[in-house]
Order: sequence, then structure tokens, then C-alpha cells
Amino acid sequence: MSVASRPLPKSIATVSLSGTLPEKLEAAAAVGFDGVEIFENDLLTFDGSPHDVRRISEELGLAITIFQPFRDFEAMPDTIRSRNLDRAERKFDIMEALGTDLVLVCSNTQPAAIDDDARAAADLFEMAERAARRGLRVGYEALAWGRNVSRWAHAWNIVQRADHPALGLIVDSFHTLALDDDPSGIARVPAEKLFFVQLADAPLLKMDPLSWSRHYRNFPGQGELPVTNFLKAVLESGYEGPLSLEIFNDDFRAAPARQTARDGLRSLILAEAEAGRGPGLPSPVSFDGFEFLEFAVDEQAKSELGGFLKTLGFRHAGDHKSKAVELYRQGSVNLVLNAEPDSAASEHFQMHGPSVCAMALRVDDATRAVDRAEALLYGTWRERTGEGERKIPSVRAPDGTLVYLVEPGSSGHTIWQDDFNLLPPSGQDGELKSIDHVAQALPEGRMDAFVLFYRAVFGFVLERLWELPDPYGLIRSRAIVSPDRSVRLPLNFSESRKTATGRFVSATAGAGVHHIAFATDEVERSVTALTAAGAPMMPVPANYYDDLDARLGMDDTTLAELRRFGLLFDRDEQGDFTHAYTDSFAERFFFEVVQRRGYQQFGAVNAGVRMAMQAKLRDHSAIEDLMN
Ligand SMILES: O=C(O)c1ccc(O)c(O)c1
Ligand SMILES: [Mg+2]
Repeated sequence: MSVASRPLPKSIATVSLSGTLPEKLEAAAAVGFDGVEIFENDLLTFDGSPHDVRRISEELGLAITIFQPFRDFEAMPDTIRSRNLDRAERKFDIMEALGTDLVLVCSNTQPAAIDDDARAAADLFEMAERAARRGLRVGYEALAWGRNVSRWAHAWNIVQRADHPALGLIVDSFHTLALDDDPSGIARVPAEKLFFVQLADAPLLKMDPLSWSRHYRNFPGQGELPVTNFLKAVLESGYEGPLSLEIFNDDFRAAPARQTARDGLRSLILAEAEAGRGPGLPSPVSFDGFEFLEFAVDEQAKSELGGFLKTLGFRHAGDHKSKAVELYRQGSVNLVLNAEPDSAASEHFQMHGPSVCAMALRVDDATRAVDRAEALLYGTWRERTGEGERKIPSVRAPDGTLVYLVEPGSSGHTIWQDDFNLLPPSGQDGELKSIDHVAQALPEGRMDAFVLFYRAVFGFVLERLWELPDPYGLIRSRAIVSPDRSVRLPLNFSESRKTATGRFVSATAGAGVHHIAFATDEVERSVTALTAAGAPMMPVPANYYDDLDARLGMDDTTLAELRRFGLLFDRDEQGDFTHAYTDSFAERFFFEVVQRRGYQQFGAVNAGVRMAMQAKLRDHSAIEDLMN
């Protein structure tokens, strides 16, 4: 952790939040922002005066950090110049009523704009001169798609050339990083000339910067731009003004404002800590895989799911000392079936039906993990515990499910010995060794929130985006993994309600685990054992194998084996992957058996086949239901 320093004021542009202007202000204040950028369009559509906005902001304890944007001002032909200066005076009137002294002028995008820095500097000088007469200031920002000025260093040149005390530079991480421009020189801008700093991240997309900026920005830490690096350069300059989020994002426009605002504040806390400013955060912990997964069930679902798990080679390994909770075990996998009334699990069951309500990760320091989560404003939870039982702290994921953090017991006892009456092992252990990955289905528009959670709290790493064809729409999938890869979480979302993901999300009223993959060293033997025990393995269409042969050039023996055991296969530069799926449990979640040989992905190329077969199985059971 770096030496503690005063955190910078935190601000958010009203354009980043949904709702009416007062709703946006209320949300920003409620989660703890110090200030807001008033985006002109939010003011235009507000049924009240700028003075009302000032009063509401004051009552909420929010500073108005800036009024923006003022467009297409500098270096226009003579005929337009004086009209533009009149326009500026009208904006100054509004700023006085709003009670803010700073306006953002973004670089001119008009085809008529003259490519002449001297002219741009003279115009900005004149505007700054008029602003100064009223005690106001002007900041100049390069838009990545500006007609003649698109880079921060160019804008800075013009500001230096104008050389007016009421004129300064505004930098926005998106514009710089979208052009892959170098922010390091910002460190040498005198702090008093850096008037304002806007931060935004974005996923890497190949599209024009304007469309990219207007629809796909997200909070620092949610995308793939090196925003921390940008911020480091800003801080090196000695800048002490606000850090302000300016996010144009279609999902954010539709999402509940407080939820978005809170994620925004979290992203700033994280970015600041990563750039070495502010109080700092406890460092992320290290991981060692999954300790257990917990299913919320009732008594009936408990016995049905227990029966399903037995066909997968799990054995009923114990019962909780004080609660209606059963433990199923195989290899190092622990599955907990929780039917305890009046618990977090039963709340989850009421809301979502039989589903995974918690996962437990093995960590080296649970307290540090919880402290970090709290510093990032995430909720934490401690379950009611009986005499002598282990307290396991947990963090609330964005969908409300719990992530427990389990440390190796100091007593040498495991949580299972402490909390469960364990049954003696009977017979041979099953084939499955460990949890390879846990896939979740997210409601539309929630990916960014999940990515921020896992990255910020746990230091997880985001992998590439896949587009998976379901028969009824597209599913997007992106895995987030612990740095040591012992915890892997593919996250899926879909705009269509008819896809497997969409159906799952609507059927279960929210996000949740839709499949769990177990690792084996011998997938053929495992699948044989599971089938013999009555596990409903998902069949694979013959076409799949013909295509596999054509695509990967399989040898005959391997191909025959895959066909015989109904296995799916993939290969990349790192190795290969053989896997099989079960049919779903109660049409909710299903299981996968995987064998990796060096391969690090998730067999995304085979997801389309799986989803087509699952859709077919669903139709069959629907037809059977009709006939019964
Ligand atoms: O998209 C725009 O027009 C726009 C306006 C103002 C900004 O500060 C910005 O970064 C972008
Ligand atoms: Mg900007």
C-alpha cells in the first residue's frame, strides 16, 4: 500500500446516470459523490431554472464542478465568430445561475472549422477574457474526432499559445486512450493549467471513436483502456482538482441510477488507489480454488438434487450440526444443499427457486478480502452461527449472492469438521477431482457491474469476449479468472429472452450459476461411470463429429472415441480439451465434466451444439408434459 494522501474530490457527469436531472443529482449525492458535471442536455430537458439546479445541488451537498459541453466554438470563419462569442455569453449567464465557474469547450467538429492554431488560440483567448470579467474560467478539451484538434497535446499547445489565466486544459482519458495516444506528457502540464480531469474506460472495439465514445464508455476498471496509467500522469502533474466520470453508455442510461452511481464511485476509489493516491486499499488476496458451492433448496429439492448428485458420483458426506444442510462430496469438491428456513439461503430460494446461493473461495486472508470489499463499498455478511461453529465472512456479489472467503483453519480443522457431523467414507471416491469453472448467467446490462466487482475486490483478470450462437439468439460470454486461474468464472449474458441464458435469467428472477464444470483426469472413464450411475448425459449430434474432423483434422481413433462416449472436443496452441454435459436439473442448471491437457479456455466453440441440444431436450420434455 502506498503512503496515505488526501483523496481527490469525486465527481460524475449527469449524462452517466439515468432519470430526470433531480433523480441524477439525488443518486450522485446518495452514494457519496462530492460533485457533478451538469451536462447541458440534462438542463435543457429539466423543467426548472438553472438556479433551481443550484439550490437542489446545494441541498444535496453537491458541488457543480463544471458546465458542459460548449461545442464548435474555436477557429470558425469570421461570419460565425461573433455569434459564437454571443453564444458563450449566454452560457456564462447559465453558469452564474448554476454557481459553477468552469465551462468545457470541446474541440470543434465542424467541417467549416479552420485548421489554424493561431486562430483557435485567439478565439479561446477572447472567450477566456470575457469569462474572466465575470470571474469564470474556460477549459479546452480535445475530442478524439475533433476536426483539427483531436489530441490532448495539440489542445495544450493552443492553450499555451493563447496564454490567458482564465484558459486551461481539460483532459479526458477516453479521447487520449481511444487514439492510443501517449498520456505521459500530461505529467508536465503545470497543475494550475490543468483545469479538469475526466475519466472513462471502454472495451476495446474496432469502430470510429465517435460511436465508440457515445455508446460504449464505461467506468474505469470495467473496460480495457489503461486508465490507471493515464491517471498516474495526471497525478504526477500535481493536479488537485476533481476526478470526474463522464460515461456515455446505452446500458447506464437505462439502469437504476443509484446502482450505476455506486459502481462509479467504486471505480474511482479503485483507480485512485491503483494510481497511488488517497488512503489506499488492502491488497487483493491470493486464491486457491473453490472450497464449496451452496445450493438454496427446500426439502423436496434437497432430496431431488441429492439424488442427481449421486448419479454424478457424489456421496452424502455429512449433515450440518445445527441446520437443515447436507454436504455432498467427491474429490476436493464440496457441494452444500441448504434447506434451513430463516437463512440467507431460504431468502434466496424464495426469490429464485433451487439455485446456487453462495460460493466459497479459498483465500490466504479472509479478513483482508472483506476489508478491501468494504473499502470499495461492497456489502459483507456474517451468517448466524451456532456454538463453536466457524464464522465464515462473505462479500455480496452484485446479484446479492454471497461469496464466502475460507482460510485454511488455524486449528488444523477444516470448516467441515467444525460445523458438520461427517459420515464415514463408504466405498471408492468418484471420478471427479475438483471444480474447474462455474458459469453464471447475468441479466442484460449487468456485465460491467460483475466485472468491476471481481476485478476490484479480488483482482481477477478478464478474458476475451465470445459470441455464442443459441438457436434463439446470441449469447455473449466472457470469463473472469483469478490470477492463478484456480477460480474461473465464465459470465454469460444475452439480449434475447429466448436463449438459454435469457430463459435462465427470467425463470430464476436474476443472475445466477447456470452450470458447474468438474475436472477429471480421465473423461472417458468418468462419463462411463456417470452414465452407468444413471446420470442424464446430453447426447451429441453426429454432424458435430464430421465438422470436428473437417475443422481440426482428427485422427480416426480419437474421433471414434469421442463419438463412442458422446464427448465434445477443442484444441488451441496450448493444448486440448474434452468435455461432456449433463441434462439440466429442474431446467435450471446443469453440470459439465471436463478434462484439460494444457488448454486454458472453456470450449466456447462447442457451446452452440450444447445449446441446440438443450433446446431440443426442452422441447421434448414440453411435449411429454403435454401428453401426460
Ligand atoms: O461526445 C461528445 O460530444 C462529448 C462532449 C463532451 C465531452 O467532454 C466529451 O468527452 C464528449
Ligand atoms: Mg470529455
